[in-house]
Amino acid sequence: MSFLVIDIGNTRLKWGLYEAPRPEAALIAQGAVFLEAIDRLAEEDWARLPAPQRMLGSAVAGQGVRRRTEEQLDLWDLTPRWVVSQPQDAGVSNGYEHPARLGSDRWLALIGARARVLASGPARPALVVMVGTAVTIDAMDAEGRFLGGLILPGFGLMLKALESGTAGLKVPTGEVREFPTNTSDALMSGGTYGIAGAIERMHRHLLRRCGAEPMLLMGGGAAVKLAPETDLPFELVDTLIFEGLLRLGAQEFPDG
Ligand SMILES: Nc1ncnc2c1ncn2[C@@H]1O[C@H](COP(=O)(O)OP(=O)(O)O)[C@@H](O)[C@H]1O
Ligand SMILES: CC(C)(COP(=O)(O)O)[C@@H](O)C(=O)NCCC(=O)O
Ligand SMILES: [K+]
Repeated sequence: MSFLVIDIGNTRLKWGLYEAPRPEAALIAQGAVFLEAIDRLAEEDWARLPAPQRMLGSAVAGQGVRRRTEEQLDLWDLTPRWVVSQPQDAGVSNGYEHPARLGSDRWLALIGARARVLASGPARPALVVMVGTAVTIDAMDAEGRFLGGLILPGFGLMLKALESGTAGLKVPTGEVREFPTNTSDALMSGGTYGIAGAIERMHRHLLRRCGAEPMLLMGGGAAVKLAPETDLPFELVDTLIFEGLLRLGAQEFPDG
């Protein structure tokens, strides 16, 4: 019973086709498209895929984008299901004041991270960093309680804000430098160290709260840009949200 997972962020739709809704299921195919290209999925990327029987997704990009995705899903005979963040599920409890308002992508990444923590040895806290359109830095204790997290603009949004709000910052992309000596490098370094600094700060908060070294997991389209500038030990995980979807899928579709 093959299982389609979809993660719609504010920049790209990522999808994966797994052989079953099971955490250990093999990946058959995967892809990513910018939101502008969603309307061609059925005739292009998905046209030659074996038909999935089940689907579970996360969509934080708004109703319109979700509807356009559902139109493409009409290609197959399946009922689209979209995750809403819960007060607790799959070994994670949600400390948000209004649990349903936590982005479903963040919730799924936490569920995926929790499984990785437990698979890696004794339970420990986790810091889950997703570097997409926005950057989220979410803290979870050793018992799987989501304590809270930060939201920052991602690289693209930071540069766009500076460009549109000033007269003198319309320049080509630069490099990360410890002591930038031109505008391009100053912008790129400012953004990178801004995010890296927020990660270090949250790591400190979590260490202080839990008294144990957190596992640091990083994912999202722009995580590779950040990786070289992160001094803390981390794991790059591209599939954290998919891993969360596989866990919830296994609960939702117990017989395949
Ligand atoms: N193929 C790509 N081309 C350009 N930028 C990319 C690409 N992939 C990722 N990015 C960068 O990653 C960010 C979006 O990452 P992504 O994980 O797709 O975000 P979201 O989950 O918000 O849709 C963009 O702001 C961009 O900086
Ligand atoms: C924070 C986000 C915008 C991140 O989106 P992304 O960068 O993946 O496109 C998304 O998770 C969201 O819309 N969250 C709802 C608000 C919240 O989590 O508090
Ligand atoms: K994100």
